[in-house]
Order: sequence, then C-alpha cells, then structure tokens
Amino acid sequence: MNAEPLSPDAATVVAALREELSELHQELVRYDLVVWTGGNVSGRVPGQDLFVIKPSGVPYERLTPQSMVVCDLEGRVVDGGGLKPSSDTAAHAYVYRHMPEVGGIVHTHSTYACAWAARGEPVPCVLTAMADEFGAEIPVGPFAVIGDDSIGRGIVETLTGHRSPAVLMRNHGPFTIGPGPRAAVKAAVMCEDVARSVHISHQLGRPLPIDPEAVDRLHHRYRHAYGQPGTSAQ
Ligand SMILES: O=C(CO)[C@@H](O)[C@@H](O)COP(=O)(O)O
Repeated sequence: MNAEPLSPDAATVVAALREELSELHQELVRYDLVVWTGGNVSGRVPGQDLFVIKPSGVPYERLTPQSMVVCDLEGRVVDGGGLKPSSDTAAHAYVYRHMPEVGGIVHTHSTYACAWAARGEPVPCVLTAMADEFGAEIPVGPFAVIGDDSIGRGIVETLTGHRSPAVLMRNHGPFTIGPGPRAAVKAAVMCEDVARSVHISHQLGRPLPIDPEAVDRLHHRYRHAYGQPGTSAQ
C-alpha cells in the first residue's frame, strides 16, 4: 500500500510510540510472559487513524523502535520498513476500531493465564489485587482462529461494558487493553500474577469470594487514590 507520508507532527508522535513499544516488549520478557517470538504489544497513535505494532516473528532481542510497524485501523501497513506486522494485527485493529477508549493492546501466552484459558474458566475475583486491577473476574472470550476479525470481535464482545482490562481467549491466551500500551502491559503482568495465585489456591482448597461491595470500593480506591498525586494506577 502506498500510503501518504506522515505529517511532521504525526511522524514525531510515531517515533516516540515506536520507542515506547520497543521498551515495552522487553517488559514481557522481563516478567516472563512470553517465550520465543510469542506475544505482541501495540499502541494507538494519538490523533491519527493509525496504530503501531510488533513485527511478526522477530526475536525479542532483535526488536528495535525502527522495526515496529505502523498500520491503519484496517490493519494495512502504512510504514513497516519491509517487515510484516504481527499475525494478530487484525485483532488489534478490530479492537481499535470498536473501542475508541483503548490506546494499547497486549497479547501473551503467559503460563497460568493460558492454563485458565485452556479450561475456558474465568479467574474468579478472590484477591484484593484482582479487585484493584480488574474490578471483577477475568472473563473468558470465545474460541477464535487467527486470520480474520474473529479474535478481535471476541475481545470486544467480552470486554465491552466489563471492568476487566484482560480477557482469556478460550484455548488460546490473554489479551489485555488499556488507555495506553503501558497500562495494557501492566494488565498483562497482573493477569498472570493473579492467575498463578488463584490457581495455587484452587489446588489447596476453595478460594473464598470477596463481597461485591468491597470489590467496588477497592476498585474505585485503586483507580482514584492509589499511588502519587497526579499519577494513574494504570
Ligand atoms: O498467538 C499468536 C497468534 O494469535 C502468536 O502467533 C503470537 O503470539 C505471536 O505472533 P507474532 O510474532 O506477533 O506474529
């Protein structure tokens, strides 16, 4: 596709987003959320009908800002430097088209989250850390085969109107969203952490539920009072 060249302002924003995404992909490695070339992170380009995503199948140690691929919201490559975008590009594009509040998306195959996804079982909200970050259970989305809008549609149908920024796509793995890519990466990290804790709790017995009103209070506090003034929990 011979796309129009980016305006100088857009090019500046894209360059900064490429830098951020290059760093954020290393966070997936640092938190042990991916193996080999699995997983991907994308970010919406503010003010543009564009997003930037990881190139497909490139080892994490070779990812650079310049290797990140710029796509339009239909998933067509605008500036890729000869690299193909992630095989999940259609899913990310679908979410960006249908959830305008989403600025970042992450997909991983993290172990415990995938174990819950393989069972098609939502992670119940039985920890205060879950109430904080997810405000509910971590839901399960439908089984969907890569290659068209199916995965994206399943993410949107499951997360629209749901507090959780994470969805476990059945028999596949977690996708997370956020107002920006860093928030989506954090949700992926927290998703794997609570999936592991609740799995272990299940092995020891039946986890105890948290009163829904307490979940509401915890979630509100975390989103509005946690951390330093002027900073968001996301
Ligand atoms: O899970 C899938 C596709 O849904 C993997 O192929 C994905 O994690 C990694 O693919 P990419 O390297 O981003 O193309």
